[in-house]
Amino acid sequence: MGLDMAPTSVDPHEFANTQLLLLEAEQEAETAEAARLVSAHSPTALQRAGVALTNLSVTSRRTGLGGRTVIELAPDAAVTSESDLPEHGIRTGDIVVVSEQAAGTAKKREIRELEKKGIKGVVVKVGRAFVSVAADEESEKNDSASLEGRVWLVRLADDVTFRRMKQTMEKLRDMGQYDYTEFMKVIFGLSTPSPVATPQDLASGDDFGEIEWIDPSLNDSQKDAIRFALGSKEIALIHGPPGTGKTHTLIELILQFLRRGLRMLVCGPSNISVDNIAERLAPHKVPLVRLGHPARLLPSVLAHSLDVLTQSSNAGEIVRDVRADMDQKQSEIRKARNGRERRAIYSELKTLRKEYRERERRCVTELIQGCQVVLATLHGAGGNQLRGQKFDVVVIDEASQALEAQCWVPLLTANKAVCAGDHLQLPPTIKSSNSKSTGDKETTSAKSSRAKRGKEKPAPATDGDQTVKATPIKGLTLETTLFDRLLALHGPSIKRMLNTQYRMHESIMRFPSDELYESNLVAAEAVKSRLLRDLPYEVDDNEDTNEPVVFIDTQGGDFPERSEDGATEATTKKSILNVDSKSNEMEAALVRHHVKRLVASGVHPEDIAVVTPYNAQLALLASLKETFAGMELGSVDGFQGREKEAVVVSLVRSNSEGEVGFLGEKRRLNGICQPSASTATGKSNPFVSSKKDVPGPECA
Ligand SMILES: Nc1ncnc2c1ncn2[C@@H]1O[C@H](COP(=O)(O)OP(=O)(O)OP(=O)(O)O)[C@@H](O)[C@H]1O
Repeated sequence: MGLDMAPTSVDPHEFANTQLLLLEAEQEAETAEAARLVSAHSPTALQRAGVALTNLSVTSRRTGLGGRTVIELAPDAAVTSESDLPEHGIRTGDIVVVSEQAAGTAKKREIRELEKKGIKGVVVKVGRAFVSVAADEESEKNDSASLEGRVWLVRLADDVTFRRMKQTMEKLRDMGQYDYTEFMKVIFGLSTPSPVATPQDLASGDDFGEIEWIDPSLNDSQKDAIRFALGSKEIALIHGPPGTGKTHTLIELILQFLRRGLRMLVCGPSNISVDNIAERLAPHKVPLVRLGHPARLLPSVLAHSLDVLTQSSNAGEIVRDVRADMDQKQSEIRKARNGRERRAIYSELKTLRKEYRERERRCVTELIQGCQVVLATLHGAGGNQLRGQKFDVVVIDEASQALEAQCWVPLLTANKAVCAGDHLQLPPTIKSSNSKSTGDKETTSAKSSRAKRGKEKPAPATDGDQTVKATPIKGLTLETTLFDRLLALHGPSIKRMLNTQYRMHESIMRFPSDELYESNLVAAEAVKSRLLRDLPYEVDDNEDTNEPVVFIDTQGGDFPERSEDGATEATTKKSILNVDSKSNEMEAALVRHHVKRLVASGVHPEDIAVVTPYNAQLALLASLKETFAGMELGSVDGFQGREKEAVVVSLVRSNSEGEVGFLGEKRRLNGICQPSASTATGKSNPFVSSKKDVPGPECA
């Protein structure tokens, strides 16, 4: 776990400064990685790797949401007769740069050059034959009409999240001690949490009164967690191991808060985590609004998105008029006869865009003000739309999957927070090695960029007028999540654990329960003895379907692991070109064989997932998806939190030294175990016992 600091209080100013240093180093590492990739490979190679699209041309320009210019790109008819795009990995929501494609696709480019000249933006739509990009405000100054000929598009590192985290940490750093709220003092250990209102308090007409459950099927641990979260004054942690109904519990909690007239900001680290809640709240007819780029939202949540609500409101009508004018101007750009005419149109567009934004802002503020539940990603909560908005409670789902600096984006204005998560599953991926542990070391790069910023305010007084020197907090790393830190600071009394899991056969659950949850997990009746042969469709009863877990031991030298490029083990995301990863060909053959047997026994391919910790192994197994349409293939880190009836795990590692590398991390093994894992292949490792003695199938 990323926490080796003493469980003592933390000075908020020092905390913010440490986070700034760590974030700086992390962002540098991410940007360098993206830049390295672009400068080391030709556009064609990048396209093959799924991170670029070449030979495109601009087919239209229009005004999109937020008054931004949206350009549509399609295969360039002058170069290719294909009307469809080639296979690619560009997705809606990706940050990309579109730039002129000079002759010679084999030539490597410098990313800085591309960003300077091209149009940077967000992919808003991807079709079979086109991709649309909404230009960033900053890029609007670059003349998109100059992208006349052949263009290409390349994916960039996402810097919005970093910007929001850094802004938040700068705000925290610049606060004086008199600005600290009681909530902040508790979170930093400068005060202890206030006593939690007991059920007796609640029943005696105090704050909440007797709880009338909206969902009567909640189990005791879920009810207990809700009572605790309602009664806590500053902070409540809900610890939800895999499949224990963490989100289920949060839905009831949000509804209970609503009954008490409280206004909430509900956040999660990813769009999917937020949409998951929005989707499950919507049937309760809750007045909710989901912030965020519509291109990144689930279709089922779109109706609640701020953009859609804005357009359907009365105020939205006036906004639409201005937009029509802007579209008109956009279409005139192409017809402009010379640069002077074009510049004149751009200048008119600029004025219209300003008016559009002003009207849209008013409309948005009114709409948000009228909603009791506002949902956004953690970094989305740092957008302008929430400026000046007040909430009674901030609820964060999957808090242990987020960097603490990210949680502070909504928390900075909170008076009370409820965080749900599981600190015993994998934390977010960190790329910079120094961000994992700073101690009192400071990197040269972080130092120099700090010097460049050169405008750090003097530290606020903490004791009389004595100032605090900005030294990084020893032991505080980016991997130290808010969950970890709060538990170390205040102990288990600030959390409640959900103990009944609705996902796995009892035998599968045994390993994570004993190794990570002090044997406290219980399997719900409905799943505790379910086997693949019990699936609600015809499945043969054989040794592959009547055992909850089959463990295939590959010891003996016939299944050697292989390092790609002879390099070291993959950290989770060095994925794109499969550099530095590991694979095991014989094991891949075994996996294929086993999937075939499962399907032959009647298990539907869409009920099967194959997961592996190594990207190179994923590549080896890719053909499985073609053979068995509907079967899922994923990395352990990517699959965490999902569920399937049958999961085949390919552990890959097999060497005479007994090295298991990053599989030695218990939380990663927890990720492997949590789906209804049915088969693991690989050499025995310390956490999974050998041959066929482990657990079995699964739940709905
Ligand atoms: N009290 C309950 N009674 C019956 N089923 C429940 C109960 N609570 C949760 N479940 C079921 O358990 C499953 C997991 O619930 P949910 O998705 O809320 O879990 P989670 O803990 O958020 O999952 P994850 O591990 O993905 O974080 C769902 O199918 C849900 O319907």
